[in-house]
Amino acid sequence: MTHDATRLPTTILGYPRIGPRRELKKALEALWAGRASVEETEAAAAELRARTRRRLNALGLPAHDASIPSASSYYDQVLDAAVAVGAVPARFADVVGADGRVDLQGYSTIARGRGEDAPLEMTKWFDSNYHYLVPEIGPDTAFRLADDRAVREFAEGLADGFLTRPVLVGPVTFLLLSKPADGAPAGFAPLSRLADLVPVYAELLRALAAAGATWVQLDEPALVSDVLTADTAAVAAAVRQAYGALTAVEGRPSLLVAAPYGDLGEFLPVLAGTDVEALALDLVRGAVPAGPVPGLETKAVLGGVVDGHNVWRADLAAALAKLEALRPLARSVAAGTSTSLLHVPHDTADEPQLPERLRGWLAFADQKVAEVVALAAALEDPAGAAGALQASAQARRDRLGAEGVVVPAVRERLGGLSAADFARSDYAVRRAAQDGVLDLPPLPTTTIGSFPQTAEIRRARAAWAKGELPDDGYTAAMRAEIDRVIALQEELGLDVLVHGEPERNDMVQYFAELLDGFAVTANGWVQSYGSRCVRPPILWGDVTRPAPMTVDWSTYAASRTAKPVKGMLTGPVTILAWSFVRDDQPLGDTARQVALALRDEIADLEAAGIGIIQVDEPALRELLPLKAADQPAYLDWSVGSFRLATSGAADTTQVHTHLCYSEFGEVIGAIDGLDADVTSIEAARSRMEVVPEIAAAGFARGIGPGVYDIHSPRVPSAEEVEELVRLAAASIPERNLWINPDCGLKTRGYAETEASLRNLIAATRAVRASRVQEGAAAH
Ligand code: MET
Ligand SMILES: [Zn+2]
Repeated sequence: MTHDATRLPTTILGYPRIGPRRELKKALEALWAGRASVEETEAAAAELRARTRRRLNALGLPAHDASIPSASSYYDQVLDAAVAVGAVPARFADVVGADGRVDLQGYSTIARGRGEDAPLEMTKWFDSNYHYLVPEIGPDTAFRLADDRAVREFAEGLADGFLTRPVLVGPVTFLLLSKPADGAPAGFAPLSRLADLVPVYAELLRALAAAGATWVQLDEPALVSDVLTADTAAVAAAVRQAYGALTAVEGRPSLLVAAPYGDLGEFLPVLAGTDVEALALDLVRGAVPAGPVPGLETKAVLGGVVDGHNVWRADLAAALAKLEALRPLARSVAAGTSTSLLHVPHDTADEPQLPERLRGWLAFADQKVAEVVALAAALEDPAGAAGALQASAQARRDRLGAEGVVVPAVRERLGGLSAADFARSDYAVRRAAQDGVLDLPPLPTTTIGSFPQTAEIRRARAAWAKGELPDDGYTAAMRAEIDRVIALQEELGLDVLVHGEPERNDMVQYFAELLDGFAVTANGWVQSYGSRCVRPPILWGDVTRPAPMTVDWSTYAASRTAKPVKGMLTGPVTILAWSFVRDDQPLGDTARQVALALRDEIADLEAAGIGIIQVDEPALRELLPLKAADQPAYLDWSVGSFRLATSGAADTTQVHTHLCYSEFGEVIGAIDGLDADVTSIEAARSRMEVVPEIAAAGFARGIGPGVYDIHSPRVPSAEEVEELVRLAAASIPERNLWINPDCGLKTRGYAETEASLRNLIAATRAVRASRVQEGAAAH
């Protein structure tokens, strides 16, 4: 087939990389555990790539026109780009081989760290639950083409009979997502290195062309976020500079610049004004331009009309209408996905246990490829595609009309809410009431909820789920673990205890399994970061709570101690963020339904005598819209749903919340708006960086900045913890300061957890003692 740069092939922006049965995860973890060699791991990954090519071809993407993306990664695409351009931080300089290359072991070391050498920082990729590694760029980073994996994998495809389309993170996004390397001068912006970086991309394009690539996709999602592109003029200049230089490369492949996750806004004319051949627009989050855009009429445009981010079957007629609306504005139009399909599981056929009717409403990655192929056919011949369009409309109608999607009682309850349902008494009143019933020492100590998940409890849970362990055996196993966790906390001397969450495989899935309106998958794994995968539940209908979900575990724990036991719930925003959520109503409405179920749970916990209840919202920041203009509305419904969940609590009930994943700066106002009595946050890794900010913002309720970094097995010494406590105490009045770890302990082992908590208690006692002395001296 001859290459035509004026027309894009039908395509998807990317495909799940971890494998239908998490083959890549297994291969990587075998390498890291020393059970497999680099060669064996690479062979397993190559086999998965070959399977993916065949699968996509079987689903209708042609083998010879660059339809099939070559977009694999051993860990993360941003790390791949960093390694490709030689941006290896100085602390890992030794992983670069004598030949200038970084092998899979070295690559893994940069991703995962080594002893005292911290890995690259990990942070959320746009508004998804995928995490990328943050490159570190300084004035002296020596860019060079250090890794040609993209070329090798393209050649591998070609040898296998497939002409694929290499996918790379684009140079502007790469620098906008990077952070200044240690030692960079104040005010240094990685974007200032663009002129040095672009020649490396140019060299890579030449190498890909030499290998036979016809199209190359450069992903520039940073351009849809006005948080990352605050300095519009500078970023626009960077886009012109980068793509001016790359399009001037002689003999290069045709370039497709993709802008997933939102609307390009003012960057659309900027990109349209460059000489790239094609643009991919996200028409799920973004819109078809209202009128002609100068330059766009010269481009082949991929209309991203199939949602790469959610699992519902597309409305093909509506999608086709968008593509038709785009036609007069572009040189040619092809059908595609809005984002990579990395965010959805592989195949609904892997979920035979789901009710057949529900399965018919869903489109996972493979179904989405088929939708894109159907749309491409419809663009050619609308009449011939009528059947597919009708089937998609029918599936949607079936979903919207199905029992459980609209539950009148839920709608009535929501309709009857008033402002009073979102507000508690003044904090001063609550504080006095709580101080009256809770006899807590100064600087109270607590944990965030989970304790280490031993192999034993995982086995018990799995056996129970398979029906191999009867209910009473399961309850006994969980209770035995609760006994152990309570006894340990008493022995350590913690003040507010937890039951340890042994019954939870996952803090969202646990609730999804117990609430009506949710379904859970068996194989619906989605990459979260590196080899880590999650299985997001599917929220398909109105949410109700058939029975209490946590009361038995919490009351059992409380019966084993005289100290207060904290009830433990996951908040509405986090439940939404970590699920696939229905798309037929505003997220705020769905969040309020979840909130009402939690509100009932809190009432039941209170009635059972639980006086402290924590509602975790670690994902509050994650759903923050990428456009500043959309943020107030989001914060309004997200904060509102938390308040709806918690404001039924009595004044004497102490409501805690917990947030992690840092970057609180943008949401401090919202954290305050949650109006929790006590808020624990992640702070140890940044050495309390955020604490003065929070204090300065006027936050005047209980706060527990984490003093123990639970992300590594390292045991902090009592002195270290004491230093952090004193740092926190410098900005937070003692009466409001709580002492706790950064997050739950479920990923840790018991030995390091015990030792760390012992040091945390010792540090707290030391600070308490010295403050008593200071107080006495002052009088
Ligand atoms: C990611 S936040 C986790 C909070 C939860 N309560 C836990 O301790 O595991
Ligand atoms: Zn956490």
